[in-house]
Amino acid sequence: MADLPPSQRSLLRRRADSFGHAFRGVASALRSEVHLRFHALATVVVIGLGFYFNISRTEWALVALAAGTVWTAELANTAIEALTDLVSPEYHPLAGKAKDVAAGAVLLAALAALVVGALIFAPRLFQLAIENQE
Ligand SMILES: Nc1ncnc2c1ncn2[C@@H]1O[C@H](COP(=O)(O)OP(=O)(O)OP(=O)(O)O)[C@@H](O)[C@H]1O
Repeated sequence: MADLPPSQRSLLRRRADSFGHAFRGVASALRSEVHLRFHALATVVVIGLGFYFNISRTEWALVALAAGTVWTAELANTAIEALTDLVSPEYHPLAGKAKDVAAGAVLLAALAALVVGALIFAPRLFQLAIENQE
């Protein structure tokens, strides 16, 4: 990095800082939000199931999209909750609306992920249960 021109060096530095802030945001949300820790656990379980059932590349892509969408919605919800509490610690209908809509985004993402998970894993788990019974 030392032989880079100053303008490019500061650009790289800013990019590295941005990644640092983003990771700090995820870590801080993980510490404060129980829901997010549940998503982390669910993500680990789903990845384990994916390897166990040797799912296809397309199925991995769907699982990654579904899990990523839930994480994104949950992190955005956490950010909106924090900002709402800062701007409107007192009761206000708009503050309530902001929080309800953000929570709605999480709900829809989680439902979509549930559908993806059920379509990919339910038939395999069902088959496994039948085989274990025989
Ligand atoms: N300042 C406020 N003004 C009006 N309504 C609010 C306000 N704060 C919270 N609410 C209402 O209470 C609900 C719950 O808010 P809260 O901040 O407790 O979030 P939460 O759903 O418990 O989220 P989490 O469990 O993820 O922290 C909101 O969805 C909203 O309907």
